[in-house]
Amino acid sequence: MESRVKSNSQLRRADCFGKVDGQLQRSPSVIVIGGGMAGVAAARALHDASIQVVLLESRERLGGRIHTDYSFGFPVDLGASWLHGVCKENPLAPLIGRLGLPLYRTSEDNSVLYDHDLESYALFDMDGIQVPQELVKKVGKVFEMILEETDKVRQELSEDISILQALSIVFERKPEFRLEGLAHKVLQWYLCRMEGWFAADSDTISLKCWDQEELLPGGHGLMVRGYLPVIHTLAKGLDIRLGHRVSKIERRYNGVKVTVENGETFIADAAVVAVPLGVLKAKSIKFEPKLPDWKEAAIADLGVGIENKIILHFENVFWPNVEFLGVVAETSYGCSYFLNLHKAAGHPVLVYMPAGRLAKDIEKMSDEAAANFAFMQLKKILPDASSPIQYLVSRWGTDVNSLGSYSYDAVGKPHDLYERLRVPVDNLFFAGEATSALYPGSVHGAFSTAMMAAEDCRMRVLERYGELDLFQPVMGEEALSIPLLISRL
Ligand SMILES: Cc1cc2nc3c(=O)[nH]c(=O)nc-3n(C[C@H](O)[C@H](O)[C@H](O)COP(=O)(O)OP(=O)(O)OC[C@H]3O[C@@H](n4cnc5c(N)ncnc54)[C@H](O)[C@@H]3O)c2cc1C
Repeated sequence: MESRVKSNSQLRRADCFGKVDGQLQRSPSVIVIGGGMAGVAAARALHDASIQVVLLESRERLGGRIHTDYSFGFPVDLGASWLHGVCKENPLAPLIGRLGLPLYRTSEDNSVLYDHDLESYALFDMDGIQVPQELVKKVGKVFEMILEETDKVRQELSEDISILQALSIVFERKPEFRLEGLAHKVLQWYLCRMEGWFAADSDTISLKCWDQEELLPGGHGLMVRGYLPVIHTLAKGLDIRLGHRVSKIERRYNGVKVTVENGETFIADAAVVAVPLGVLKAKSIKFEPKLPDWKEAAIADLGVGIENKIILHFENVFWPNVEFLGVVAETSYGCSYFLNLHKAAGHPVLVYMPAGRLAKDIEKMSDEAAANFAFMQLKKILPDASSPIQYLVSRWGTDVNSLGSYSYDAVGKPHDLYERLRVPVDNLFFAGEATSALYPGSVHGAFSTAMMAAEDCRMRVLERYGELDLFQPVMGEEALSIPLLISRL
C-alpha cells in the first residue's frame, strides 16, 4: 500500500492541523474517524477537493469490515466479498471497473431470498443424501408465496411484528403451506438464507421494513481478487494514522477536537464519523456536548446483526462443483451453507457462513473449536471429507472495532433510522453502512454515504472560508462508462 501511514512514535502530541489552540491556519481541515470503506472514501473525496484531511483508524490495518487475508497464499475475504448489484448504477462500479477487478456472479437478479440459480447449488440432508433439485425448486416457490402472504399480513396490521410472527399467522391461515419432513427442512434452509442476508434471526427482523432497501439489478458478484484493492486505491497518498482509537469528540461552533485513547488530540474545522453502528451503540466514543436525543435514539434503535466466516482451506477439492453447499435441518438455526471458492476463484476453499444466534454462539468458541464445528457440518453432508490444512475465523460480533457485522431493521422501529443516523450534527458528519437508507449493510452503501458526507462537509467548511467557488464537486463523472468485468454472465 502506498498511502502515507504514520505510526504513533512518529507523532508528537497535539500534532494538529487546521487550527491549533484557536489559531487559524489557512486551509480548511477535516478529521475522518474510521478507516473502513466509508471513512477511506470520504477522506479521499475531501483530499481530492483540496481539504487537509487526517484519517484516524483504531486498528493496525485499513478496511474495517473489508478484510482480505493473504495468509493462504491467495486472497480470501473475512468480511464483505460480494458486490451486490453488478450494474453500472452501482456507485462502486466505476472504481471496480477502472481497476479491472474481476467479478464472479454467483446469482442473478432478485436472488436474495428464494429464486437462486438452482444449477449452482446443492442441498443435503444431515445423513448426506442430496435433496432432489425438484423439491428445492418446489419449496422455493412455496417460500415465495409465503412471503407474498406476509405482505398481506403487513398491510392489515398497524403495529409492526417480526418476520417469524408473520410466518406463523400465514401458516395458521394457509395450512397447506405447512410442510412436512424433508420439504419442511428445505423451507427452514430458505429461512436460514434470509436470516443470513440480515445477519439476524427472523424473530427480530421487522415485517414492516425488511424489504425497504433498494436492490440494484445485475445479481451478486464475488470480488475474485478480494475487496482490499479497492480500499488501497482510495487510500493512496492520504494521511492515515493507524492504531489511533478515538475516545472523545468535542464540537464547538468553530471546529472539532478529537482525542485518541493515548491522549493525543487533533483539531480541525469538521469531522466525519465513520465508525460502525456497534461502536456507537457501545458508547466507547464520548461526544461533548452529547449527541441530540434523536441521534442517540437512532443509534439505540437500529438493529445490528452478526454474520461470520469460517474459512476452511483443503489440500484437494472433494466436493461437488457447485457455488453453494447447503445443509438442511428441522430449524433454521440448524441449517447452514458453504460458499465454494473453488468454483468462483479456483482455490480449494469452503467458506462456512453462520448468522444471527448461531454466529453469536460460535463466537464463544475458540478458533479451533469454531473451525471444527464448521468441518463437522461438512462431514455430515460429505462423510469422506478430509480435514482442512488451514483455517481462518472471523469474530465481527465481539471485535471491539466492529461489535456487529451490519445493520438491519429491528421490529417496531422505523426505516428512517438510517437517515437519522446520517444527518449531520453541527460540524460532525456521519457516514457508514448504517447511515445508508438505500443500501444498508453493504459496501456500496457505505461508499455512497461517504460521498454524501464528504460533499456536505466540504460545503460546510468552505462556507466558513468563503471559498466555495474555488473547488470542484467531490465526485467525478468521467469513469462512469467503464464496464465491469464479469466472468459468468
Ligand atoms: C461477514 C461479513 C460479510 C459481509 N458481506 C458483504 C458483502 O458480501 N457485500 C457487501 O456489500 N457488504 C457485505 N458486508 C457488509 C460490509 O462489509 C459493510 O457494510 C461495510 O464494509 C461497512 O463499511 P463502513 O465503512 O461503514 O464500516 P467499517 O468497515 O466497519 O469501518 C469502520 C472503521 O472504524 C474503525 N473504528 C472503530 N472504532 C473506532 C474508533 N474508536 N476510532 C477510530 N476508528 C475506529 C474500525 O476499525 C473500522 O476500520 C459484510 C460484512 C460482514 C461482517
